[in-house]
Amino acid sequence: MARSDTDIVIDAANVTLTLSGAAGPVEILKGVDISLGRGESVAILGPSGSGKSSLMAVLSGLERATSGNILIGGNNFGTMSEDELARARRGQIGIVLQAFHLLPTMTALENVAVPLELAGAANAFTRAEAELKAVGLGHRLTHYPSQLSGGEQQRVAIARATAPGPTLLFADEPTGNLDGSTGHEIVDLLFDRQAAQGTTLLMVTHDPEVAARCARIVEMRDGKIVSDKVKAAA
Ligand SMILES: Nc1ncnc2c1ncn2[C@@H]1O[C@H](COP(=O)(O)OP(=O)(O)OP(=O)(O)O)[C@@H](O)[C@H]1O
Repeated sequence: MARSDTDIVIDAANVTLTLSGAAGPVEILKGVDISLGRGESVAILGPSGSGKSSLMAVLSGLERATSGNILIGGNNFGTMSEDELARARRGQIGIVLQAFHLLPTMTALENVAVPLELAGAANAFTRAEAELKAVGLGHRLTHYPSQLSGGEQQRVAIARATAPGPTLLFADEPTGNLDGSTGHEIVDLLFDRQAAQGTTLLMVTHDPEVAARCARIVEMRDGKIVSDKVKAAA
């Protein structure tokens, strides 16, 4: 079935990223085109240094693209200033990274609730508590990050990312700092939250088994997409 425009949540065209390195400018993304549909799960695979994290950073608005268009919910992330990007990201985009990036002086509950409150959400603490329960941490609300295991910290990071009900959930090597079985639980949880919220999930991974659980696999090499395959329905 053809996808209608309203089913597309991110449409990126001819995206480039050039950063200045010690020996001059380094072309990191060399004209990437990608569009993602509502509710899709997409894995990005590729060798180290191929530009996977950089692509995720520009698509999620963490980094400004050097050129190109990135259309998300009526905004062009490709042409916005850093401040505009930060505002546009809020509520619309959830990001989970390899390092959990929790604030050490805040409890699990505060780590989830405070960003919601800053974004102007009503009932931030009630919503944060519900989201922490949904990731299996209802019994750890008042623990600080240093009192939580790595897997528990990543669960808090997932709750923080999903609490605003984002359209897009980005995960960059979300299991990179975890042991095998904890990593599996975290991947299960990402798919669980994606299904519960109808979110589009874009995940960078080195793990072919994790990638195989996504409905679509995108492969990068040397700053470009070299393969983009949707799995046949089972
Ligand atoms: N701030 C920067 N300045 C210059 N070069 C950079 C910068 N950040 C990344 N790069 C380079 O851009 C290229 C792509 O990096 P990126 O982290 O996106 O790759 P990756 O595919 O995610 O790699 P990995 O799997 O190792 O995480 C690499 O060659 C990297 O050295």
